[in-house]
Amino acid sequence: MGNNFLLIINPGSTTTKLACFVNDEQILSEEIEHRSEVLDKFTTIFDQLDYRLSLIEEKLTDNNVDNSKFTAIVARGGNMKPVSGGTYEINEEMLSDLKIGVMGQHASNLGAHLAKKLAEKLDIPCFVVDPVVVDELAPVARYSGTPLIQRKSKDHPLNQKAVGRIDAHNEGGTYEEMNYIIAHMGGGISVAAHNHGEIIDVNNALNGDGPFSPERAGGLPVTSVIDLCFSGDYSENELRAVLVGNGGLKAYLGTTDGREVSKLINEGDSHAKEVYQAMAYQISKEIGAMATVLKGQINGILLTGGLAFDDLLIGYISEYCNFLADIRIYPGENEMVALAAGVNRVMNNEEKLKKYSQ
Ligand SMILES: Nc1ncnc2c1ncn2[C@@H]1O[C@H](COP(=O)(O)OP(=O)(O)O)[C@@H](O)[C@H]1O
Ligand SMILES: CCCC(=O)OP(=O)(O)O
Repeated sequence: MGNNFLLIINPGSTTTKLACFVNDEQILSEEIEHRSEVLDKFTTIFDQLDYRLSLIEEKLTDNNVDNSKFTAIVARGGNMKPVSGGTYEINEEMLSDLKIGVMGQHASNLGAHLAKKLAEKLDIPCFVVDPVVVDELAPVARYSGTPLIQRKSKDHPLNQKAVGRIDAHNEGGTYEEMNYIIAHMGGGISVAAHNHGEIIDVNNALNGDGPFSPERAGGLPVTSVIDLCFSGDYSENELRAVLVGNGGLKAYLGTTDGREVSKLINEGDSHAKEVYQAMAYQISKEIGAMATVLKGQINGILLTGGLAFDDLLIGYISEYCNFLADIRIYPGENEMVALAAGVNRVMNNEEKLKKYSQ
């Protein structure tokens, strides 16, 4: 069997990450950071497509990558219709659903489009793995309180499950044997209850649910939101940006960068400290909620994502949560490895490729 030479593309709200793999060996890893002032210039997420594409092509050129060697391109999957976990070939229906944003707008919607544009030039196949809309919610978790609104799963399943697998391995078991609370803390924050390998509840990280994050407001008092909607002071787009893009740390402190906030705190900024503590407090409350979802049967609380690099934030959360279960830290994310692994399983005939169509 020949080698799989894979280009992996992962657009997030604050970064575009790319990597090259030969089979399961990573040979290149690059992270392009997007400052919010730059992304703010684009009216829609989709308007960022050519900008992010040119940055990816530039990085490949800078690293002397011979693109003609790639055998497949793999991207983080976005807000298409809810699906079961697995690897999906990118097709026209998926591209169209992602462009419309049938389940919402998010940088991950660009992944399949970026992959397709590059794959077409090279005449190679392209895929997504475990997109953000993988849905394993328990029936009771779908209730919102009104039949008009159903709770939906939208989070970081790729990294959450990868971290669950790594921790289970470290603990001498399998992911499917464990119950975990996993908090992915990046530009968006999701806190999930993993019950024997299934995400049975999670805050919808993109649609006004759960803790506030570097760029999102999280759950808000809903009647106050209705008041804002009908105040006449804001357009629909302005209000959407209050929730996602310009909420959370960005709204309170003018930055989405956890490192900048930590620096402000270390320089003695008491307002920055209170805001950061408030974010930790909301993350901790969500962890507490997921502890009840798992009825207290918890093999570990796993903290991951870019913000998990920050000892200050980890310290605040640990103070609230360490009475619940052991807390273990997996800083950054394992999404690139998980994306490569998903496609390798399919290419090596260990798993069936899934077709996106509904
Ligand atoms: N060492 C660090 N200390 C504090 N925050 C960090 C650190 N490294 C990254 N971050 C923060 O993590 C967030 C990005 O996390 P990441 O998981 O890469 O998110 P995304 O995929 O949403 O872009 C940003 O707020 C970034 O500033
Ligand atoms: C759609 C939810 C996933 C998410 O919030 O990802 P980022 O943290 O990368 O923005």
